[in-house]
Amino acid sequence: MSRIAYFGPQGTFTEQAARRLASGEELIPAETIPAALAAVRSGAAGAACVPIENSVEGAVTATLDSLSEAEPLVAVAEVLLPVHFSVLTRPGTTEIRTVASHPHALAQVRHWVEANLPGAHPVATSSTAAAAVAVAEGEFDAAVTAPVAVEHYPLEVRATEVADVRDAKTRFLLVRAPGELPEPTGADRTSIVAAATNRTGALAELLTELAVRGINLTKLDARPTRNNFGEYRFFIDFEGHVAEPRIGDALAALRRRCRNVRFLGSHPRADNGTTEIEPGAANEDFTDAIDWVQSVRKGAQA
Ligand SMILES: O=C(O)C(=O)C[C@]1(C(=O)O)C=C[C@@H](O)C=C1
Repeated sequence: MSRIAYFGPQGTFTEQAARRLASGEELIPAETIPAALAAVRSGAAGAACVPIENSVEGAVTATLDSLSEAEPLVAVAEVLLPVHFSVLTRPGTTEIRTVASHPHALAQVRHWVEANLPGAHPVATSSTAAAAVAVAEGEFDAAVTAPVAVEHYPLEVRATEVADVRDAKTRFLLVRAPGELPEPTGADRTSIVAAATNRTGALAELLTELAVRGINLTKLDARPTRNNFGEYRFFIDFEGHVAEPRIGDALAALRRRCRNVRFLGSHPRADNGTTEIEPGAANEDFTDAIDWVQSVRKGAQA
């Protein structure tokens, strides 16, 4: 049986996402996002489940950085989970001086903590469940966790449904080594990362290749390359699947403009988004145009 490594330990939001994405595979926790992805690169796991973006805090930068380094991996599926938190303490705790959690979680409950635990000091841990472990071991007083965490650790619930922003969501990816791609569904997302050179208009040129083909962006993030100050990698998500002629045409153009482009996957979207195609940008328009050029070359028509 194949295994899915997930950003753990047990009781993280990512474990819940991995359960949704698994179909009978064994789930194995990894302590960090790079470790979950390394398990796929080394063959210790067939896939990894990692968070990629949160509707309040934005990109999960550890995932972006790990996907752009080392051996290429591709996303084959995604899931969107609603995010609200529970606050857990050791039974009998009377005074809360420290509140621990993943930085993304702390950022999503900042106002709640200020209003309900005045004076409590926020402390970052590697994940929400790692905060629960640390509280159980007496290191901190309270943990901000996924609701399921209380089932795994000897803690008691002090508050539920905690969130500064209602209806917050996090998107998670299931990532594998490059291989067979999921079939296109008509509502897909394609992701790439490109290290554009540091010159006028380089990013604009990449984005223009998508815009002129009527391809809608769903996300754009920049991360430093870490080599030279001021040099960035651009993570670009857009609607469509690499199997579609219009997306293939756009990817070929991106590759022409930028040798340093990495394909990060094409897979069905979890947000039920429909893809609006502008006139002249449908797949048939692309195949029809190629057929026309072929026939012009053969002298069949002008
Ligand atoms: O720590 C966890 O439970 C995670 O799965 C990570 C993570 C994140 O990276 O944003 C996932 C969802 C929440 O937004 C808070 C933390």
